[in-house]
Amino acid sequence: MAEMNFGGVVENVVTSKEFTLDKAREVLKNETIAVIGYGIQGPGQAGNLRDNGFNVIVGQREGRSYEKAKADGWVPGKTLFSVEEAVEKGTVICMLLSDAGQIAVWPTIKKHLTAGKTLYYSHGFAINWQDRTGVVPPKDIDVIMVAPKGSGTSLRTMFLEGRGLNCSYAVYQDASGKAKEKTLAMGIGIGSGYLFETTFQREATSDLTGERGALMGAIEGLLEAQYNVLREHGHTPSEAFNETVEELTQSLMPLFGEKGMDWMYANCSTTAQRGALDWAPRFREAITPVMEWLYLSVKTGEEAQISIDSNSKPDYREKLNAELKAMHDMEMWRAGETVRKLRPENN
Ligand SMILES: NC(=O)c1ccc[n+]([C@@H]2O[C@H](COP(=O)([O-])OP(=O)(O)OC[C@H]3O[C@@H](n4cnc5c(N)ncnc54)[C@H](O)[C@@H]3O)[C@@H](O)[C@H]2O)c1
Ligand SMILES: CC(C)(O)[C@@H](O)C(=O)O
Ligand SMILES: [Mg+2]
Ligand SMILES: [Mg+2]
Repeated sequence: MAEMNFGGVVENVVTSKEFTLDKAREVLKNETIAVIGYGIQGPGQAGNLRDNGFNVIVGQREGRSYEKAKADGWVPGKTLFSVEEAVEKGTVICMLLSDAGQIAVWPTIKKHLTAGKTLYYSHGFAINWQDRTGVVPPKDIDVIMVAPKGSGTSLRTMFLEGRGLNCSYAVYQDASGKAKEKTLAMGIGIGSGYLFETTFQREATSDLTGERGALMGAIEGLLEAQYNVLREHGHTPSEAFNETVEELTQSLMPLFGEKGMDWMYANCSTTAQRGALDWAPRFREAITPVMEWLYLSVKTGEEAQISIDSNSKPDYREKLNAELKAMHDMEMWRAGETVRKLRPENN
């Protein structure tokens, strides 16, 4: 544990300096880690654990994801199994099915959660809203979480680049008395940057807020709004897209990702600084009521229910893909395809 000052608030964090990879391997040396679900987090976490020398198997139903697991070197009958077989063989069961899928499969999973096993999550959803998911683990197992704060795709690419994605961690149930060290060992094993403590409830509510808000939903809404206004006032798709997205991702976000928002501002003109400083609070005032509305909808469980109802339908994937295709086909994002092709590195 290291104490760090986060804007005046001291928090305890864990990195591989405090909790080494060797220590993580020692803690989990007698475990068979079963990664259940090979969608987005599954490949990232299973690949990083395997590369870090842990004993890992994968459980995935037949289909596209199963074929991807085979292509990634998981061997049917040796390291790749059906969901039920992998849960039976595993001692640390990593629930990396979709959140809705976890509900459907829970009766099968629960059968094999025998005393002494560990149930591991990467999102607090199933446990936090167990009144809606029906996921109530047996009392004689550990229930833990390491939640990557980013895509499983990034978890893997960053690991291969020698970097790490930050993760939160929590212990919901500690039947063994060793749940926390197993949690930290898993966090280091999947290639975390630094680990910060949370609870299943805090992670579930902040995560649903973030992905509906600043990380995905709100950013899409903001970018569309600006692009549309520019186009309605006669600006070309090229100018509207460059002024809304391309400059943001290629120039300005890397600056504020590197050294903070003031650094990005300081690297823009004084004209831009004056205007942005004047308009930021106006946008904040306009958006805060929507953010409050969002948080309430998450906290009451309404957002979780919407996700459960829609993503439990047999055609959930087709419906989501149809909406993503509609996004892809928007003029704004079609313009983006052409802009990306024109990047010097793509020619
Ligand atoms: N996507 C991310 O990068 C990300 C980031 C942080 C946390 N998480 C959490 O990690 C967990 C896994 O997320 P994901 O995005 O990798 O999942 P996903 O939506 O990609 O689904 C993973 C797998 O679950 C399987 N599945 C879905 N429904 C099923 C069902 N009814 N029966 C059997 N299998 C079923 C699918 O075949 C798929 O391969 C979730 O709890 C999620 O909230 C995901
Ligand atoms: C990658 C995200 C958005 O952080 C994750 O929470 C998810 O649900 O995919
Ligand atoms: Mg998230
Ligand atoms: Mg999420």
